[in-house]
Amino acid sequence: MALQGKCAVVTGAALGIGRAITEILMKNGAKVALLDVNQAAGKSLVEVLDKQYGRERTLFLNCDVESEEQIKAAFQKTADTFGGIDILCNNAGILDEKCWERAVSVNLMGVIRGTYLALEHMSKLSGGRGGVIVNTASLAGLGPLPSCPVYTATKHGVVGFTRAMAAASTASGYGIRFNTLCPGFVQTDLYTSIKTNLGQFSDLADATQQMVEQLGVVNMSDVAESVLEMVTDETKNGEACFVSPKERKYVDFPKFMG
Ligand SMILES: NC(=O)C1=CN([C@@H]2O[C@H](COP(=O)(O)OP(=O)(O)OC[C@H]3O[C@@H](n4cnc5c(N)ncnc54)[C@H](O)[C@@H]3O)[C@@H](O)[C@H]2O)C=CC1
Ligand SMILES: CCCCCC(=O)/C=C/C=C\C=C\C=C\[C@@H](O)[C@@H](O)CCCC(=O)O
Repeated sequence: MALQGKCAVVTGAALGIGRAITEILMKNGAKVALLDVNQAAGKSLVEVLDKQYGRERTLFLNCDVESEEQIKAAFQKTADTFGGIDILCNNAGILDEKCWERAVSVNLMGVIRGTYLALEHMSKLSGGRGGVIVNTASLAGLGPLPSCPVYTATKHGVVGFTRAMAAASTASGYGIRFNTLCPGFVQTDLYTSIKTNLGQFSDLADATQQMVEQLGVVNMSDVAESVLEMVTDETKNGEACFVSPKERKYVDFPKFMG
């Protein structure tokens, strides 16, 4: 299997897209450390996965990506348990236009924090064996969602940060590929709670619903398959994969130099 012997870390792994990422990585042979703040959901998922794949393939760690200390400890525990880290999926994210500082802290700062701590384990410049990091942004990382400007900002930040890290890795020789996942609407708890989290932009809830009707809802399996491709295809570095109900395509970003 493509990921036999590989060790992965997935944040926000207990539910939704993170669960789908975890499952497809395990289906393809990887061991997975599931990091999440939802202990009940995380432990319940691990029970299911242990029955399917055996007890030595998973590790659930209660970890808040807003905490440097907790991520650092979780990565170390993963490396100690599985013998290293080859794959990181910075997936944890929230929608909250009311407590927008928390959205920035989780969605953008959490991705940066996880990436930088993973470098200590994965980069060939620090004795690591290289690997791949896939950061979960959104279609809102490629174009604005008027009903959630801060969420949009965090996702644009994730796209830009990830592309810059891909270029830095190539230039400096980290031996790590960096790619971004940009799905449209996906049926998850976050999606279900959109209307309650728009704050001062709640008047735009109907307009957002119209976007859902225009764009449609993406199949979770298509989201997971796009992550698997960005993890396994060694040619993919600095890519942003747009996933809609109709298609999966890599964004052709404008070039401004040369
Ligand atoms: N559902 C959608 O329509 C789309 C979601 N996304 C992104 O996908 C990612 C996953 O979202 P969903 O699966 O939809 O959400 P979800 O709410 O279903 O699952 C998110 C998971 O992350 C965990 N989490 C939240 N804050 C955390 C923190 N501080 N530390 C650790 N874990 C934390 C939650 O406990 C939960 O298990 C997010 O980054 C989201 O922005 C992107 C595009 C579309
Ligand atoms: C409303 C919060 C949703 C939170 C979950 C999530 O991330 C969902 C994102 C789904 C769709 C995002 C669409 C963004 C569209 C913009 O790019 C818009 O400007 C597109 C304009 C149409 C075009 O073809 O350019």
